[in-house]
Amino acid sequence: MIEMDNVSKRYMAKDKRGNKIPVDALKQVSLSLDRHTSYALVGESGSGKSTLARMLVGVERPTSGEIRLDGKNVAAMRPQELRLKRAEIQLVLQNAQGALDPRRRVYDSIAEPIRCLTDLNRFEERSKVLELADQVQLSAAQLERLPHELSGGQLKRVCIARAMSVSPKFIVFDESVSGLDVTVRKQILDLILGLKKAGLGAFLFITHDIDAALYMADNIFVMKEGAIVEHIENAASYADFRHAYSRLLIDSLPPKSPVHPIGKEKDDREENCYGTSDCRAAADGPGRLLSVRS
Ligand SMILES: Nc1ncnc2c1ncn2[C@@H]1O[C@H](COP(=O)(O)OP(=O)(O)OP(=O)(O)O)[C@@H](O)[C@H]1O
Repeated sequence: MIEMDNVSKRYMAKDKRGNKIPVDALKQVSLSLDRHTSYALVGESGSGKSTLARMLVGVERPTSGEIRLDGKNVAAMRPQELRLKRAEIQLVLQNAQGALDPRRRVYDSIAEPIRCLTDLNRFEERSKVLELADQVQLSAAQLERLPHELSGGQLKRVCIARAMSVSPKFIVFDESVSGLDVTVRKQILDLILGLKKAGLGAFLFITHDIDAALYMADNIFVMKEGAIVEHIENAASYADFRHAYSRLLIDSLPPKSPVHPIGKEKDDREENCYGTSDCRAAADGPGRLLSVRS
């Protein structure tokens, strides 16, 4: 169980004149995430989603409030205990290219957490990396390449394999499909859902895309200006969003664009569409297409 109790984060930024001004990126956020459930966090750009992700994985500390892992305050943990607990929560970042060392083979990027955080020998490490590559559908040849030799979707797969390499109990995906074209994005979302079915621990999927949130998780948090304004359990369609801000997000979804023509056969739609706002086939709302998930 991961708990945030009244967590706030204040950054000091500079205004145009160079004067320091406080930015309250998180405002008294309280939530609990159990390790068997999938969650999504949705909110506009600048609402504090990435800040929350960084707090959860321990990259940054809160200004006030408490973060507890399995009931224990992380601020009171000894370094060794914290290191082990932290390995249980992994972060997959938005910028896959930036998250990987450009001079390091993909194989080594995936193996690095294994080397740092486990006692596996080189033989066991190799078999683990190959198993992970198989799970995320990367070939043995792709493991030998450098990051710049892979596509955006393949790089995301590398980052997911790297996060899974230490068998975490919880993965935070921060805007992990942004910047991908619609087909590749759907493939990555389905990969994550497939991994979840196959035993990946729970995850928090962070996105500004309400349709992706609905597709990925039943438990959805909506964030506005650093605060969680709504938590929906068993979310199935737009109708489940009640808060005025959530309604505003839904009302401001872009008009449907023709990713594929209306009236295409169901099977085609299932392959290429996750019921997003950018798909005409989803014109009757994501609820219908959510059946694809189940
Ligand atoms: N290191 C920092 N120093 C100063 N301000 C920061 C820092 N990091 C984030 N902020 C500010 O905190 C607020 C929340 O930023 P954050 O990146 O968490 O939002 P976000 O919802 O993830 O946005 P996006 O969807 O665009 O990634 C923003 O106003 C941002 O400018």
